[in-house]
Order: sequence, then structure tokens, then C-alpha cells
Amino acid sequence: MSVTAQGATVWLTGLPSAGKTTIAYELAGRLREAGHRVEVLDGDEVREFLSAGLGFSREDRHTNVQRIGFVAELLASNGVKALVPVIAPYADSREAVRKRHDAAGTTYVEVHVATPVEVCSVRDVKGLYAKQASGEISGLTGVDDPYEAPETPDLRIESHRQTVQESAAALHALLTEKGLA
Ligand SMILES: Nc1ncnc2c1ncn2[C@@H]1O[C@H](COP(=O)(O)OS(=O)(=O)O)[C@@H](OP(=O)(O)O)[C@H]1O
Ligand SMILES: Nc1ncnc2c1ncn2[C@@H]1O[C@H](COP(=O)(O)OP(=O)(O)O)[C@@H](O)[C@H]1O
Repeated sequence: MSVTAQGATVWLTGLPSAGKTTIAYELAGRLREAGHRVEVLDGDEVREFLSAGLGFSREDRHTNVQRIGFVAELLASNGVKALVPVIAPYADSREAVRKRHDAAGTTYVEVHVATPVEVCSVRDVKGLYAKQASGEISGLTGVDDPYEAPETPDLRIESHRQTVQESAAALHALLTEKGLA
């Protein structure tokens, strides 16, 4: 099978504003240019439709992550590179997604976008850290809600030490190494 025809799920986990979405879209562009079929399953978009009505409790986050994992595996098993920039804060939720892929013989790559909360809260792309600080919201991942960092991700990206292009290139290089790009 050609590298462009082989599907895989690439899950980018990390805190809000870590850089998951930015890196996913930068990688998507590079892969499409090379002829790959790519879908980005963005957490915000999925929550509008597939996960409409779910909140941010442990249970709802788990359900959200399992739904996204289900769709990603379907896409990946049909030749698509499914890029998933979704927080997925709980190790057991991520493990269940990996197991679903393993059981189906579908490639699963875990990337930890490991930007420290101090940097994420300054970036604060959606203003969530400010809202948490002012008491407008609570249960923000990494601040007053858990984030269980992956212990052995396939790649750890330190986005606070790199440009977006460097981060995407590092991930692209990993996919090339694995025979996926
Ligand atoms: N309380 C709380 N905690 C964390 N994130 C929050 C919260 N409320 C809203 N948001 C915004 O929701 C975006 C999508 O979340 P996800 O579906 O990726 O989260 S999860 O995996 O179900 O935990 C997520 O998007 P990103 O910023 O792209 O990570 C947040 O901006
Ligand atoms: N190396 C990098 N990788 C990804 N994003 C970066 C990097 N350096 C700076 N940034 C910036 O950090 C922000 C990350 O936002 P976003 O991708 O929406 O995060 P997330 O999807 O994790 O919530 C963007 O404004 C992006 O330009």
C-alpha cells in the first residue's frame, strides 16, 4: 500500500491553547499537498454536532473522547489521516481509544502538545483562563480540573520552544519515520 493510501489516527492531546489545533491544521496542509486524504476532527466542531449537549464533567469528556475515537478509527481504517486536536484529559479515555484502534489493526499515534499551563494561560486564545481567573467559569483543564499527561507518547512537542512550522515538521518527520508520510 502506498504511504498516501494508508490511514492513521494522530491524536494531539494537551491543555487549552497548547497549540493542538494550530499544529493539526499546519500538518493537514502539508499532508494534503503530498496527496494524502486528511480530516481534522476539531473538538469545538465535534461538540456542536456529534457531541452536542455534552459538558465538561469527567463522564461527558470520556463520552466525547470515545465518540471522536470511534469516528477517527472509521476514517483511518478507510485510508484517511484523521488528525484529532482534542484535550482528552484522562489517561483511561485515551487508552480505550488506543485499544479500539489496536483491536481493528488501525495505526494510532499519540502526540502530547506539552505546553506548560503558564504559557497556555498567557496565550489564552479563547479567553478561558481569564474567565476561570475571574470566577466566570470553573473546571478548566489544567487549572481547576485534571489533566493526566501521557507518560509515553509517540512524540512530545514543546510548542513554547518552537515555531508552529518547527512543531508541524517534527510531527511530519515522525509520520515519515513510521512509513505514514
Ligand atoms: N472547562 C473547560 N475545560 C477545557 N476546555 C474547555 C472548557 N470549557 C470550554 N472549553 C473549550 O472546549 C474545547 C473543546 O474541548 P475538547 O472536546 O477538546 O475537550 S475534552 O477532550 O472533551 O476534555 C477546548 O478547545 P481547545 O482550547 O482547542 O483545547 C476549550 O476551548
Ligand atoms: N510551536 C507552536 N505550535 C502551535 N501553536 C503555537 C506554537 N507557537 C505559538 N503558538 C500559538 O499558540 C496558539 C495555540 O492555539 P490553538 O492551536 O488554538 O491551541 P489549542 O487547540 O491547543 O487550544 C496559537 O495562537 C498559535 O499561533
